[in-house]
Amino acid sequence: MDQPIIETNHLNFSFKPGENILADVNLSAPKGSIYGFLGPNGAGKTTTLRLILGLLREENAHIKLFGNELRDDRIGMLKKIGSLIEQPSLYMHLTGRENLEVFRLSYGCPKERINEVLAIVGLSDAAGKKAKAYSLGMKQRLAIAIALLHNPELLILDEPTNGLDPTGIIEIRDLIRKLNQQEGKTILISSHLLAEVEKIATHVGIIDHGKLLFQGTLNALQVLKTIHTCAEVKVDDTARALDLLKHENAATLEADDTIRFGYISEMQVATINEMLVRAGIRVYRIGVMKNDLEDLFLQILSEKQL
Ligand SMILES: Nc1ncnc2c1ncn2[C@@H]1O[C@H](COP(=O)(O)OP(=O)(O)OP(=O)(O)O)[C@@H](O)[C@H]1O
Repeated sequence: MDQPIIETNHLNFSFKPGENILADVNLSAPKGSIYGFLGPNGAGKTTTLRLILGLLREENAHIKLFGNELRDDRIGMLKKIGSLIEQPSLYMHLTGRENLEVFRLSYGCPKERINEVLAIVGLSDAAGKKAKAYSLGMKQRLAIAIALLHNPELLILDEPTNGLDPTGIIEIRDLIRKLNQQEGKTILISSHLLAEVEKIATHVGIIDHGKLLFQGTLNALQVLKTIHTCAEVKVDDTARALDLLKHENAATLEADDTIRFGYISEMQVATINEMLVRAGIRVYRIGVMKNDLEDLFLQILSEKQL
């Protein structure tokens, strides 16, 4: 799985002079992976994806797809990529099948492929309905079916669950897994939701302000998260507890009388609990708090600066 299918080499980009939309981005998505490209709004995800797809040009960009420089054979490479960037462009007055037929003709794919992709995305039964009658999730699946028509090796999906209801999100998530596991597609999916990426990605890249802050396997990200959790403690004698714990990772007192710890390990949480109990301090509540994306960014940033 290690051979990268997408590789950007010190990718920089700006729309106007003096701006730094992307700075030194070395993205590497291995073959066979579901690469979750995670970052808040405006972080530079879509810009990166557009550069990878050659929809935006950058003279000095070194982008390798399938092991070769994009600029050497852009058309040849695009034939191996299916993409969904921003809103899907569907013909609402046509049925699902007719929409596929329009794109099939322009892609020059065999007719049988329409039934195949309808089955893959679970729209065989709804193929005769007009696209305007589809739910958002169905429209998104139809758009993915179009992206699959030419049987690409690589799928690039920009925020594919955006705006969907919970059922639609689950359907798209299941479809992405299926495409990866049963159809062998490498998939790059962008998202601003850490929880969403954690549910499906095998590899993760985190981007913020145009910089790739983290890149690695999902496991590596999860290890980082568990090593660095926040904890909160509520006790009967806050002053004594603070004194006892003053050497434990910058314990701070919050307005509601809870004691908060910075990034500590789960083992340290157990140790703190033991110390309090041994000192006869009653522990009303001790909890490990999950990192949200913003916390995680701050944490990764502060580690980079060490
Ligand atoms: N065509 C454009 N011209 C000028 N600036 C742009 C253009 N497109 C994007 N930007 C700017 O580039 C930055 C990165 O935008 P980008 O769309 O890549 O972010 P993103 O991570 O995909 O976020 P979102 O999910 O909000 O689209 C933002 O500051 C955005 O305002």
